[in-house]
Amino acid sequence: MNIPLALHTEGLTKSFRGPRSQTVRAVDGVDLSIRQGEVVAFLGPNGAGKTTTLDMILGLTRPDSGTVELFGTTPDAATASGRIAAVTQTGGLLPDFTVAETVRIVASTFGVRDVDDVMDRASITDIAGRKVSKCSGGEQQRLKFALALLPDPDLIVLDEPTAGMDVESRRAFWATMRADAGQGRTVLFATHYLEEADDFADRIVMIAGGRVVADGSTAAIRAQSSGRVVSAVVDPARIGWITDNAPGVTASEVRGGRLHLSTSDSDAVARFLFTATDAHDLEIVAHDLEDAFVALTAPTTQSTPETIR
Ligand SMILES: Nc1ncnc2c1ncn2[C@@H]1O[C@H](COP(=O)(O)OP(=O)(O)OP(=O)(O)O)[C@@H](O)[C@H]1O
Repeated sequence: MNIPLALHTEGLTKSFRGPRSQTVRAVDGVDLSIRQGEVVAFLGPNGAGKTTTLDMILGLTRPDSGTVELFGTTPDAATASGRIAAVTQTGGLLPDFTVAETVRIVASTFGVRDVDDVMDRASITDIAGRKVSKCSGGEQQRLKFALALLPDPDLIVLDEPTAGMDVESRRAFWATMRADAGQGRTVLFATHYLEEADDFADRIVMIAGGRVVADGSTAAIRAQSSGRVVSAVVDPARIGWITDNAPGVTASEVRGGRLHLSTSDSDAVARFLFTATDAHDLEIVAHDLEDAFVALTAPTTQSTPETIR
């Protein structure tokens, strides 16, 4: 694949001093490469290290070790040239300005004159005259999103962009993002909502305990992490023989008149059922993403990430 990289990190590491003076390793050797045009969800539970990683990518925090390259340059240079913009979790808005004033002020620093389109795309036209201090958390997130769109960045980084939004706003937000990403913008967003990652991203990078624990398409992660279940209608008298002889079966169950076989190699099990038995009405299903998320982000001694392609 010859699409150039938007982002490349190597060995990113960052520790903090915890409340009892202990060292908290927030990010522990994160390697990440994102190609231009990819929409990537950075998914992990609370405290996984998402914000700390994104802050280093944006140049807001310096790593203890490791490197960040954005479009072949440094985070500071990429930000200064407007190639990267972000919606972060905290700070950045002045409470006494209105929404429209805020957009205009920031627009002027980028030499942008027409702010109506951006305000429309971020769905803040209706609240243009409202003071920032009177905006809800979700409205402030939409305003930050508008500000991030102003430089027309090649990469947009969103740290839990829909935090504080109601369902309707959340839907509107992702509709806007989808439209934008469809025009070739690279998007990296942090979330702990599985549905957001599943619905919106091309690729999911799962992080837990400061490490990347899985990296691949949503479907691949679902399949790889928790295997698949092959089920079929079989001769009841042959169930014992089938479960003993089917290759790579980790669990079996008879339910609803069907034999269900859990396996990490569903092709081999399906082949066996069709060639060595009289099984029919065969179905293969992946465990759902929730299972994968729990399995992959549970505390573990695993030291290398699952690379899933
Ligand atoms: N400034 C800091 N000082 C001390 N510890 C910190 C600091 N920032 C982050 N941490 C710790 O580093 C770890 C990772 O935090 P981080 O905010 O990166 O996680 P996160 O995945 O973004 O979590 P959330 O989903 O809750 O926002 C946590 O244990 C957190 O308490």
